[in-house]
Amino acid sequence: MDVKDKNKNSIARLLTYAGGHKKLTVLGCTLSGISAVLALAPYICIWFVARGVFQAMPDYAQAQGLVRYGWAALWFALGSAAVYFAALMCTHLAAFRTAKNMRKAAARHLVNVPLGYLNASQSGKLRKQIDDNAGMTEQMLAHELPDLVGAVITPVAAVVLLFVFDWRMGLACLVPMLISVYLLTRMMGGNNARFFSTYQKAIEDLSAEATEYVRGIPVVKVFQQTVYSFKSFYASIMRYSKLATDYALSCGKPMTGFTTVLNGTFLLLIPLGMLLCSGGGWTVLVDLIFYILFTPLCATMMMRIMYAGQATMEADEAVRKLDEILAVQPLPESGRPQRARGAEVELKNVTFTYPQAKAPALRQVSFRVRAGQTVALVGPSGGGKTTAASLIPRFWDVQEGQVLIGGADVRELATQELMDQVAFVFQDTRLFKTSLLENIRAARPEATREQVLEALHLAQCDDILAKLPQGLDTRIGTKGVYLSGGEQQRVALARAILKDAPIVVLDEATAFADPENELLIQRAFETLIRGKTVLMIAHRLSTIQNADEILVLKDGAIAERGTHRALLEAHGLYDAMWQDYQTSAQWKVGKEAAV
Ligand SMILES: Nc1ncnc2c1ncn2[C@@H]1O[C@H](COP(=O)(O)OP(=O)(O)OP(=O)(O)O)[C@@H](O)[C@H]1O
Repeated sequence: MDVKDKNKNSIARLLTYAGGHKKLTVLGCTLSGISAVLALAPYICIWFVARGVFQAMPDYAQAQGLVRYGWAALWFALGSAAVYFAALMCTHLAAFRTAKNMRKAAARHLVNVPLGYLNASQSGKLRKQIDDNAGMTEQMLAHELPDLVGAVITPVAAVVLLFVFDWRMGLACLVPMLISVYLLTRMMGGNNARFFSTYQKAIEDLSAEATEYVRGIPVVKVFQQTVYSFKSFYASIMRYSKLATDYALSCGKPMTGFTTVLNGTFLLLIPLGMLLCSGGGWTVLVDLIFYILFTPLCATMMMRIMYAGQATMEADEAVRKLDEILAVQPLPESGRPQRARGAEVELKNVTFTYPQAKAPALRQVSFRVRAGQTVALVGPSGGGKTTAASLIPRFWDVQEGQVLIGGADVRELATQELMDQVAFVFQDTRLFKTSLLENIRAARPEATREQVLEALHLAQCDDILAKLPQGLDTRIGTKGVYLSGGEQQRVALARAILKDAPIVVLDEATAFADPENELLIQRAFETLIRGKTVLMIAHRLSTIQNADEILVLKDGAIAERGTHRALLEAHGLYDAMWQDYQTSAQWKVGKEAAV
């Protein structure tokens, strides 16, 4: 669905996701309306019974058609229940399909949004946004919407019956209903209409803070910072609590009025009935019996309208959340895609600012990695290394300048072509909860088992394979099968080796690795980059001494560039980093020797 449909109300927007099942929803609502009308019939039958009894009074045996009306009341009640059941069947079927379509629309859209967006948004938040909201609409379409139709029919019928029986008593029923509608709009309108979105946001914050708190417990314990870490979690609990209390208080008076007025109809009806009976005889009494029976039904229907109103607010919020995802612009695809001629990578006068960031992360950056060469990116944290590397597989599009692969702008390459050209290995390796085989095959689905085994071997993963109970077919991440950070890195390298793309972009991170793993990862790196065009983010300067060029990125710009030797001779930033690195390496060796 298009975001341009935004102005439609939430139910109409939801129904655009229903596709062919929209008719089923309409049918369900119509049946629910019919069921509401049928549900009124037994009351009319009872009125006929009462009239028959009073007419025959005192010789009740003479009463006409009592049994017939009794049966008719029963059949109408059963018919109403059966039609309502059919209505719910229709709306449930349509609701499940609609929720499925909403999830599909979001998932389909996410495939086309910039990869950087997926990286930046927490996957948990996105899942909640898609899944919970689709679930919320299920309840709305399956139950509340058909009930709403039924609930609206009843007051309309009440207005009709007002004229059919006794208009004075009808009015006594109708006035409380009108007052309750007024109180309902007060509860659901104004600030309270905005409450739901604020309330949802407060719940999301609370859940994010709780997760953050639980995740931080080990660090907190080590540094004895319990009070500080609890502070922001506590603040979010208090925010939520204040919001919920304010809402409850603001609804207090109208809600009390709503319930009192609805249940207090008898206060009007019975004295009025008595008054009218004294002058009108038994026919007025029959009408009074009808209205006494009919009044609780009106109250139930008004309550249903209230719940449906609440569900509509939820549906509004669900549609708004989905819109947020659909509003993320997909990366434009070129209508006439070009092909990369060769494996050279070039950044030409690139300036890039992250969405919503104030300052650019890269400013006028230019460099070239010739086919088969290795270029290393080094520099202080926040200098722009990851940003520069992520522009090559088009995680984001640049605002100024160009990123070229084999002479073609990455924006002009078909996505498939770009993905075939580049393999990237970043620090936060993601392994799926599936077999090791499928995890590696994600890089090349048509690869044979032998090719996967070969890639694992080249990525120094033989020891990992040996310890897994079902070898290649072992599911990762379940039933105690967990891989350490260093092991996960090697599996990610096996993936990249299997992909065998001519360009490799990698973040040489060994942060998770113990010395043994570090050595294995280093060997796997060497296999991966042999004969490839490589852009490498280097954290340990020892690994890049032989790079064809080293770029020192600082504050989003290239501060220095050259070979290892030339940069040392220049005695600049790189030289200082190298001296620091040497000192820390010696300190580490010294410490190890002392143990
Ligand atoms: N998703 C993002 N949204 C907004 N700003 C970002 C995003 N990612 C990075 N930045 C900012 O862009 C700048 C460059 O960050 P980048 O991660 O590229 O640096 P880096 O040199 O790779 O750092 P490190 O060595 O710590 O990984 C930093 O100021 C950072 O705060």
